Amino acid sequence: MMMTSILEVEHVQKTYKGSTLGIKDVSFTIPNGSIVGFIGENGAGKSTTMGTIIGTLRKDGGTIRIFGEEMDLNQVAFKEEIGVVFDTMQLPGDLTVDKLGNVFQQLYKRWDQQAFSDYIDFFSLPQHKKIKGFSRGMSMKLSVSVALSHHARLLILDEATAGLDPGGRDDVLAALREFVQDQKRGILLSSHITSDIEKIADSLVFIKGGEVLLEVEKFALLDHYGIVQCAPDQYEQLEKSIVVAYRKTGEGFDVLVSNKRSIPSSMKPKHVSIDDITLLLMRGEKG
Ligand SMILES: Nc1ncnc2c1ncn2[C@@H]1O[C@H](COP(=O)(O)OP(=O)(O)OP(=O)(O)O)[C@@H](O)[C@H]1O
Repeated sequence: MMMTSILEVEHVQKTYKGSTLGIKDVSFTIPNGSIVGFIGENGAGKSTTMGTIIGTLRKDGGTIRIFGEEMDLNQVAFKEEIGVVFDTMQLPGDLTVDKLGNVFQQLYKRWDQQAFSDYIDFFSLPQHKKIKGFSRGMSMKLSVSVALSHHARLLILDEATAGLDPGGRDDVLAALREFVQDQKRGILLSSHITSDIEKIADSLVFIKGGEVLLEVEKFALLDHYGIVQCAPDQYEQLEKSIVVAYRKTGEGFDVLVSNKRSIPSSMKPKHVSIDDITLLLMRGEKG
């Protein structure tokens, strides 16, 4: 059977002990060879979702299929095939990069020392400096190098470009793009830097209050979606099936529509960026 998805998340829920929060209903897919941008405000549920995928958190409900199979955390093979970068990642501080390779060689059956050395060169990281002396951006690049060097098929990156300078962000994005080139791998990337997501993602998943609001291919979002500013009577003329979200303004409504070509000609859609859409989805009401 031809496998078309690297990851399928279906109706996943997680409640933290003693709290009603966490995630309520999260579903989305990472198709082969694609990068999915995960967008949501602080506390929306991105890290919780990622924790249930990599198995650091136990989900309370729903299904997660990785490479077509239901995830079984007891299978070490799954762990080998998932590369992870979290912004609070701890690497052994007393080691230098050249020693770190030996450690990961023991940890990962498919550790690729050559690939790791190439990434260290590519990111211009020092070989002989103790890791605890690395800046935040350098540590991030090192974590990305590790995640890319054990032949994982799925990468989970939580804020992996945070703290990097623009050149460093571009280098990380280039390395990620190359990683999915063979169409057999996939990446889930959360970031508050929407310009990074706009540059690199093939599709986007928007999450708010622990629920997925919208899962959409980037080209469709930029080509077909639009934001229209309309007076209350114009709002009534809109076909409700294309209203994704709306927000009341002083004079009427800002409305995110899924097909800007099917709005009445008296209304002109604004040219939209992912930032505009994110703001309307996060701060507005669901259509
Ligand atoms: N360890 C925890 N115990 C209790 N509640 C938690 C815990 N971790 C997260 N939460 C709650 O779960 C919800 C989702 O949080 P999560 O960390 O997944 O959000 P996020 O989208 O990753 O946010 P950010 O952008 O700030 O990283 C929030 O309401 C948060 O308060």
